Amino acid sequence: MIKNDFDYETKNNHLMIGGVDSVELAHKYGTPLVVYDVSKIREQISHFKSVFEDNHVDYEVSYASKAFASVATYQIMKQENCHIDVVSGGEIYTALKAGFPMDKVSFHGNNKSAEELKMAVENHVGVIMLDNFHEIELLSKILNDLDTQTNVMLRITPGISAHTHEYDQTGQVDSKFGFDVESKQAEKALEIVLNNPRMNMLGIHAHIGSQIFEVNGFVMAAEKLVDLSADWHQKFGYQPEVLNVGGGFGIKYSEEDDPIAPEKFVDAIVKAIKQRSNQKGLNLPAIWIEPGRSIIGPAGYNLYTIGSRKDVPEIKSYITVDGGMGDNIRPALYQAKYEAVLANKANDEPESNAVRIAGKYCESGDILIQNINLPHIEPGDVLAMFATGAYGYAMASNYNLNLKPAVVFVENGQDKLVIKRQSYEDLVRLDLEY
Ligand SMILES: Cc1ncc(COP(=O)(O)O)c(C=O)c1O
Ligand SMILES: N[C@@H](CCCC[NH3+])C(=O)O
Repeated sequence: MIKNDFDYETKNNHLMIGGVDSVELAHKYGTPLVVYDVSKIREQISHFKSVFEDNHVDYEVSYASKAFASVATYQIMKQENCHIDVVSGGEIYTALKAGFPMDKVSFHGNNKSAEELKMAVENHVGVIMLDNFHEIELLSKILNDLDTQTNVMLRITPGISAHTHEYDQTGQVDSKFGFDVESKQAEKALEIVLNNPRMNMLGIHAHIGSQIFEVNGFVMAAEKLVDLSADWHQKFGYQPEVLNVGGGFGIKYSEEDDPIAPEKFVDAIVKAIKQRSNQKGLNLPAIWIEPGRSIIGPAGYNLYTIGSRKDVPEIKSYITVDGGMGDNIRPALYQAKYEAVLANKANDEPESNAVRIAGKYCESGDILIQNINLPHIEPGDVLAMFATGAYGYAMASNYNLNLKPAVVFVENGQDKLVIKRQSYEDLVRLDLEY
């Protein structure tokens, strides 16, 4: 029986994830627990790839690993023959540990340190996404010192304000990311790069933001990239081999969200680039996308055990779980909404009174779900939140010195622990006596 907008399977009144009983997972590994249904990750990647193949264009699907980076995630991306986007030395290190091929890595960031750039160059990352003039200088020095070369792309801000949470907008002129096109910063950066024989200018990149539902912004940004290519072709005889249109395709978190399938955004982008390149008489470039959330988000579930309850007479009932803002900061940070079920009572009828799901952290703002109708709740019940796979564990913290949860991958009815739960010993491992 389906009680919310997520299609989910049940067996013996329990929520099933990837053919595995979620209540058994909660008992086996403890809670809070993050569970990924790996088949969903693979399916989404394959949907993206089909769009490019149906449109007969060269492409790469580059997973934006900030959404959830781990050795196991990078290994899946390797199996799926994807590229990855990394944004720190830590993500490069983890990808190396996973045996991920470095030539399929794009290195992003608006303040990459000299150490990080050196690490990227020494490990032969596929392309460095240049974001600002300071970084061009740093990279140029590192390439001279190491007497080597690298591929680069310029990240530009196309001047497009996406309709999403302010913290998730990145393509507008007033942004900390990338080179501005209007004021000719991007053009100046291009000239510097073209005059540097150690930098191979592979293409242009734009990412307008995250959790976007409208196709228009993406199409406009894509057209802007082609227009810029035409301009640069005319002025400098330079034509990008690659246009990287970023990620940002919105997913469903709650009944308020009604996004189109992520691959439909890509289809619109690809068609826009084909048409505009044709109009401008340009060769069709390879098209790269960098989705994070849409690949990993819907595949993730957070499982919690229900503990205390506080009924505020005639106001509301607070039901508290054994996790909260430390494993999912999104509700507190962006007022993000989620849906959930009681995993051990998955087919039971919901009660008429809505409850509020609170976390265990010492913050009044630590509320995971403001209002939800659940079946009769008892301590020990398991709550499963949907679509928690992106920017959940990835933004986890040890606030209140709570432990970061374990992460389990399930596929074909099998479960596998891929990140251990932290231990108390882990919490003090870096501490020193005073
Ligand atoms: C440069 C870049 N590429 C890709 C992404 C991935 O975005 P999303 O997870 O919304 O697909 C981000 C994050 O917003 C980003 O900053
Ligand atoms: N962390 C944000 C998205 C930021 C995307 C990275 N540029 C979220 O959870 O929605």
